[in-house]
Amino acid sequence: MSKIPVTVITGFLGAGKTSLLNNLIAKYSDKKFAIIENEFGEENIDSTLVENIQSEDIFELSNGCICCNLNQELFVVLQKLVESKHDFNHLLIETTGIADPGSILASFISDPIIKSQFELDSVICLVDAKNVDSDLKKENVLSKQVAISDTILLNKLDLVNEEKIESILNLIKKKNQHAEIIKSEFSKLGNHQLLDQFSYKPENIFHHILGLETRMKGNFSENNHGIQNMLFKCDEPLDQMKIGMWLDAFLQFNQDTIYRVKGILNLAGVDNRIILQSVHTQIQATVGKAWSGDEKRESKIVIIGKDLNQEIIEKNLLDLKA
Ligand SMILES: Nc1nc2c(ncn2[C@@H]2O[C@H](COP(=O)(O)OP(=O)(O)OP(=O)(O)O)[C@@H](O)[C@H]2O)c(=O)[nH]1
Repeated sequence: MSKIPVTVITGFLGAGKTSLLNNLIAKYSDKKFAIIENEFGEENIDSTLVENIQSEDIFELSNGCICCNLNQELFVVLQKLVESKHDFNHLLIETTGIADPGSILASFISDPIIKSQFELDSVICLVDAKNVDSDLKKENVLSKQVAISDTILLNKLDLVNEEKIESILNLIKKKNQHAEIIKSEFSKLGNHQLLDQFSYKPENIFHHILGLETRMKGNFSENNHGIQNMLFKCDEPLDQMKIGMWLDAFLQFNQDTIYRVKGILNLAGVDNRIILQSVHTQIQATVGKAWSGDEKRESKIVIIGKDLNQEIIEKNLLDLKA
């Protein structure tokens, strides 16, 4: 039996991983994908944002970071995929934005059972051109994501000028001389082929994985990289104007500590879900699926960052009711 190719998608919070996942599904429409989504937070919002694929082909690993405490769960999902004879011919894994992909790759390289069924195709790292320089200063894990990948998508080029692109390219090359760098907007691939290239070269990351194993013997698994997440749920409609004004001010005042906001909103007087996303201070709201008649209309907002004062944030969010 031929092995199933595996593409691992990494990159810091909000860099464009789910957007790439959607673009890959659309571009390679003849493939049968299985998808493993690992989201940081108890509520998996990303799986709602993946389009054009049956929900039974998406496997969620929630409430933890795949590189810290979910490796066992990853193993169980991989076994389930094989034993249930799930109909797929390519596996896509989207890691959390704070995951060090090293330990995931280590499973594919060193575990004899996984190795006999799956073959690493490539490790793709999304880089957010707008925020990468400041994120790199704060988060070591971003350096590791860049260093370990064989393909780097330098994304969000619509938000930066040529000069900044050049300086980021130099920054990336200092961290990884081997990777192919592809420039993109909204994680679009153009004519680039990203699947079945088998561009992943274990020798380039061997050194890195050894370092990671040493660290994992400490309490690496307990700290989620110092980044916290909180979930807010509300079954009363929220007010569009209030939420817009609050979010703007909240992100401006906390731009160094709030990395990511994702939400599915039930707004007063609106028949569709509103998908809310922010990466640092950039906010995007799009219209999602309509709420059906008998469905519980519930807003869910996930906030990811450092030093979250959950009590105060929760209180502020409750004030946004219509
Ligand atoms: N302006 C701009 N926005 C982008 C681009 N790519 C993605 N986005 C937006 O950035 C936000 C985050 O994109 P995602 O694809 O969800 O990023 P992600 O890496 O999956 O995020 P996490 O799973 O939270 O780590 C969304 O609002 C996207 O629409 C881009 O090239 N330009």
